[in-house]
Amino acid sequence: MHTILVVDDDKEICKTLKGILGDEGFKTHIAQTPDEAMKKLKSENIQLILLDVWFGKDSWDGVNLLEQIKQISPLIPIIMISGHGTLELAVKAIKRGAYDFLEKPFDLDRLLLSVRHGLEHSQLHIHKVMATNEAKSWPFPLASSLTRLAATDARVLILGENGTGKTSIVKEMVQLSSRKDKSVLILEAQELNTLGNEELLGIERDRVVERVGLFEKAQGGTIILRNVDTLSDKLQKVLSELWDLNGVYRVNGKNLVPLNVRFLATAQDTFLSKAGLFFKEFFDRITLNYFVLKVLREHKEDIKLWIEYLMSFFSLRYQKFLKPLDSVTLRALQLYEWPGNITQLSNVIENAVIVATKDTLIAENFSLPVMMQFNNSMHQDLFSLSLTDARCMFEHFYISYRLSEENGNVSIVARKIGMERSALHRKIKHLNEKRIEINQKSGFFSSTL
Ligand SMILES: Nc1ncnc2c1ncn2[C@@H]1O[C@H](COP(=O)(O)OP(=O)(O)OP(=O)(O)O)[C@@H](O)[C@H]1O
Repeated sequence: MHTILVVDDDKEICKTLKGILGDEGFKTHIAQTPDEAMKKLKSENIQLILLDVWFGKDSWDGVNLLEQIKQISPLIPIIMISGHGTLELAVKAIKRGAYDFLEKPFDLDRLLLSVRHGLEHSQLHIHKVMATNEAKSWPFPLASSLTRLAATDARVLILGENGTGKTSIVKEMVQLSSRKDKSVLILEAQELNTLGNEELLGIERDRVVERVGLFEKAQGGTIILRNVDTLSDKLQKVLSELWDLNGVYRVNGKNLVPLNVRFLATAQDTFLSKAGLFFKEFFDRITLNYFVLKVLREHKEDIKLWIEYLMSFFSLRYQKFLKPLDSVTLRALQLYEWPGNITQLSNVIENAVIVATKDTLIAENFSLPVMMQFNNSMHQDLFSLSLTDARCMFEHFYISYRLSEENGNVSIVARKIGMERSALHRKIKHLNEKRIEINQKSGFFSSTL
């Protein structure tokens, strides 16, 4: 059920719209003041807003509110409601990003059409921005070899350390295959190990199928086997046989049931060096086409892309409008080793977005180890500079860090670091000028204080 917010200071209009939309199966909330509207936006999962252009008095009108809403929820379609003589305002609103406008008195069909189109539009838009986020598939183009393999029915094994995105890649491969609209079963090896033949292969009694097996349930589609390096000997044998036969014999079954299922799998990167520990037929078949994912610390250039992507992903999820990271914080995150790979990066960014109280993510929004690591890297970079420049950059970093701890409040920082407020202002001005100079000279990174 879609949820709509009606924002109008006229109680009667709100009631009428709530009634009409309710009859059409929409859940409707009402707000009669800007404050109420903003609160509802934060507390409810609003998917579309109907907003009166001539809303409120004094400095507030619908266009002001539209701008506020667009700041925190840029993707929610807003349909402006314009009364007599407010058409000009409605046009202004469209220019500022309103989706549509409706004139009072309402034409019922036109109202419902606009609402439905608005909702469809937002779905499309969200889909485009988030790609297949909800399914957690890969947000970037796949390597060409993987794209080529994706389109075939070949078994493919994706190897990598924990959290490198193996499952996301495999899901993306499904999306690129002709089976994308068919069933996809994601099976965890350790869970498979606990299942008996009846559950895996199905069972017949007197030629009647009593139970369909797990593998058969994916008929026509894809099975993703996660962590095949933990499959038991029994399962390795079951799978090898299934791949040989291209089908299964149900328990008590006399006839082979042909299986049209594509298998994709993931495993730790150490799997390849452990061939001797696995059933040969299984190992050879599963490693026929494999691809090893790099750990994040070995392709640091991708960290920026991931951060940008994850920030927009979580900003959408938590409905926060955040500015891009400043270069110091970004650099700190790029210098970190990310032992937990994308899983860790994703957790750190999600947490930072959740705790952010302003529109900018600052150092203190990130978990401490990341920033501690930054200190060490900072030292290394400083050694490439002259003593004067290094001192200057250290002061720059130090003040930038202290300011970020105090949300940019110069007076508090001055008190805490034992300086006069005006002296600190002068210092910041000086450091900002020096920073540009040093930056040009040595390519040293930093951002304006
Ligand atoms: N497209 C995406 N959008 C948002 N987050 C993502 C996306 N892809 C991956 N992640 C994050 O990265 C994590 C790791 O991805 P994934 O599960 O694909 O890696 P894995 O290598 O299979 O992990 P594991 O070691 O647990 O098997 C996910 O749990 C998720 O938090």
